[in-house]
Amino acid sequence: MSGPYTLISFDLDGTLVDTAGEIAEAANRTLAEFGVPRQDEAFVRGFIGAGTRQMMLRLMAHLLLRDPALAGRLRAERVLERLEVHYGQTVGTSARVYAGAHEALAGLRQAGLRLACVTNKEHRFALRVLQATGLAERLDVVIGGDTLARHKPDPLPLRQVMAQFGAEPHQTAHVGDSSIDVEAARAAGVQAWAVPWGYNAGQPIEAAGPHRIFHSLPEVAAHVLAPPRVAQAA
Ligand SMILES: O=C(O)COP(=O)(O)O
Ligand SMILES: [Mg+2]
Repeated sequence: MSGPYTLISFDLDGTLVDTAGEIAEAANRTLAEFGVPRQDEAFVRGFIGAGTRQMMLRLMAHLLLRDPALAGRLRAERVLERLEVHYGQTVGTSARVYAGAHEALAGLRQAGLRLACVTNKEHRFALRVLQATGLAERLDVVIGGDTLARHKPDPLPLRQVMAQFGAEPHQTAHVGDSSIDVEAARAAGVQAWAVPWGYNAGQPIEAAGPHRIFHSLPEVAAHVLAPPRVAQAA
């Protein structure tokens, strides 16, 4: 049985904050320097999930498949260097907090729960998004994709946060938008909760097999804070 919960971990991109616009903008400013035309945000969005560098490498791989002639221009190392510069300029500038995120986190914190952000975004960029949106102060810890030796879907980041706050797996849930989150949560033995409004490489999140799907973040808080149901005597 799971609960009562003491620790809730949240994914960042596609779960707490819509960051696809500013990630796509950084990718497009980078591509422009290499003479590659702008790509739609919806196309770039499908590559978000394993960190910003991975997003760019996956995007490049698709562009090269489409047009192998680009191989002479798109050198991975140089592209990633330029992405670092451009994302440094766009990160946190147009990120939008999903409806109800502030209220949900505030309610959970007020009830005494520990709150973590476990993201695959590089730590320095994750902090910029969280600070720009005012979410940083609502969280007890932020683990980025480059904070530890391994990142989601490996269970290490979730295990690290659980150890930090003395939470057992049955007292912990991780809320995310992608199969990477579901896999990490299941590998850590915690509740794998999902939201359907994120990225997940364009696939419906149901297919990832989460324990539960929530249709708003306040719904997550309400579920966590609901009084335990007393079993009816027969
Ligand atoms: O930045 C990414 O690619 C993924 O970040 P997330 O783990 O917060 O979804
Ligand atoms: Mg995500």
